[in-house]
Amino acid sequence: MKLVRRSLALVAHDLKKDEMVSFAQAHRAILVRYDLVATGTTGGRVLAACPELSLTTVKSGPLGGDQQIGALIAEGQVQGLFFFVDPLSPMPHDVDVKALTRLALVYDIPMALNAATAHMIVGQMLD
Ligand SMILES: O=C(CO)COP(=O)(O)O
Repeated sequence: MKLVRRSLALVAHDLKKDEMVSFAQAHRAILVRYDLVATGTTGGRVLAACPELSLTTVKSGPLGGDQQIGALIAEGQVQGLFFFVDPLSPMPHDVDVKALTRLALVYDIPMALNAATAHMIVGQMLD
């Protein structure tokens, strides 16, 4: 039997990246059991803080990374989305942000849009 590890996506807007790094550090013992995919800058920050994680990066969000992660969700390759959204800054790629969250809804995967929700979800991932 082939065991396929489940995959989670990590994405954070610039003003939320420190929160994402703190989140990954706090839950590294759980996250290490998953294959992680992250947008470029977010992934670089998380890997620098938690080098033991199995983390692949795609392009930076504004350069198509959000769409790449959306495609992975549509293909059933990502089973959870942790997307720390900055609600106070205008984004040049706002349509990509909306498309990514929409696909997480379409495919009904767990989605945390802020740190508080992310901590609650990870708290349910202890088994
Ligand atoms: O812009 C983003 C999400 O919309 C995140 O992209 P980066 O992780 O490359 O900054």
